[in-house]
Amino acid sequence: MSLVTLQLGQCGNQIGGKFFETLMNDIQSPANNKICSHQQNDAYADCSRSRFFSERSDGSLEARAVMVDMEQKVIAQTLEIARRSGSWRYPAKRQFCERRGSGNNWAHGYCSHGQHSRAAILDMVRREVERCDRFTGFLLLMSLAGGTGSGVGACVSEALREEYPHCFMLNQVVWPYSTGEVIVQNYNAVLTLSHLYQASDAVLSIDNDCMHRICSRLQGIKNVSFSDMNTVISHQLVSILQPCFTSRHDELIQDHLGGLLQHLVSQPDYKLLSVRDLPHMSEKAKQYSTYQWSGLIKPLRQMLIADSLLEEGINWQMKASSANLNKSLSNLVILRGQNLDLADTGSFREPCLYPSWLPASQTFREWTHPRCLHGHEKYACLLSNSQSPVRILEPITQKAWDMFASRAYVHHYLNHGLNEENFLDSFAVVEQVLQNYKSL
Ligand SMILES: Nc1nc2c(ncn2[C@@H]2O[C@H](COP(=O)(O)OP(=O)(O)OP(=O)(O)O)[C@@H](O)[C@H]2O)c(=O)[nH]1
Repeated sequence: MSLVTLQLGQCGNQIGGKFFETLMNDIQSPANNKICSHQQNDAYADCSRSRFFSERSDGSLEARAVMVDMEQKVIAQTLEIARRSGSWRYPAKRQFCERRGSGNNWAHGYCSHGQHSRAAILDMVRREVERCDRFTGFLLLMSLAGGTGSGVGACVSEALREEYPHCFMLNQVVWPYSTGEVIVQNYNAVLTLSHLYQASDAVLSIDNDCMHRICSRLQGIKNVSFSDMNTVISHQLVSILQPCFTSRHDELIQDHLGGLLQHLVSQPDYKLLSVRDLPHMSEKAKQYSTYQWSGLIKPLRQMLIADSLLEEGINWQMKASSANLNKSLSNLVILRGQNLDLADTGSFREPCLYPSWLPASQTFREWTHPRCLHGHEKYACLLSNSQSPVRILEPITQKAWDMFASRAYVHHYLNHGLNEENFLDSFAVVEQVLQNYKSL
């Protein structure tokens, strides 16, 4: 079953380019261990190819993607990087550009650019959907802080929900640095999230601060660039979305996105997902490293309960019985690599990790594949619907309220057609989300 990806704004396009490059590298890499049979390997590659790429009559592969930005530069660069790879490219006529960006103004993106460009973008999406034999849903990549990814992204998400009411929709959003690059980033984040919460099935949050720390501290990169961070983000996305089995020797899950969302978002009031993965290390260190599954699963669980997105500096004192643990609604562990029979994920099933009102059968799933990923002999990824995003969302909402109380920069938004009522509605939605998660 196929997914159509929408790359929105600078961040969405840059992450999208890296995501498809990582997918293609994975598809083309050899199975790399004796446990994954030729048959399993071929089935994996075929499934991934048809999920993310369409094959042209000359055998070349095109990403099932629509690219949207209000400036041409980043789209042109992303197209060129793909073309130079020689192994895949973006389809022609699936690029929507204007002449001016949204100036980090959500209202400019949502009310002006979004409304003007909506029909043309939907038309490109429809053409891409029609090329899928079995279409299952959308993956949208965007940041929360700018004006295009966030504003146009929110508008397009709503339009997609209207046009495709029954398809699955996952929005991957990038939180801005907490130090703040964009003065109005907190407004933009609150406005976007409130809209996505109604349109999307789930919002997968990626924290730029955390990505930066993974690159600098765990991978030893000195001057961390967006490209380095996007490599980490695409590794996570690929590990979440590449084919796997529900149990160790089953058939590949066909409706992967549907299965993932149905498990993780069983309660419509709780849609915020976060991801943790292990191991992280420099390319050089990979070849000298070997792991036991317990050496990945134990820290991953501790990262979950102690609410850390990094292995470094985890609070090992936090117990599952602690009152202030990071509560989950649901968790999905995806294990990739050899000796899966030795992997024991039972500790994720402990009832105290979840609210007592939730049936135990809804809380935890394990998916696996014996194929190595990203050059690791064993690799574990945890996708959670937990209280984790509250840690980022709460201060952002507070800062946005403080600015709104003095009406700082609000006129920039009103000039593009937003009104104060719209702000208040968004605050109300986000406050409710925070309240729901905090009371788990
Ligand atoms: N991880 C990551 N973050 C990025 C990247 N590019 C921009 N960002 C973040 O995205 C936010 C800014 O959003 P952009 O995507 O650049 O803006 P835009 O959506 O194109 O909107 P306008 O510039 O207003 O047209 C900031 O928080 C940046 O830190 C990227 O390639 N990777």
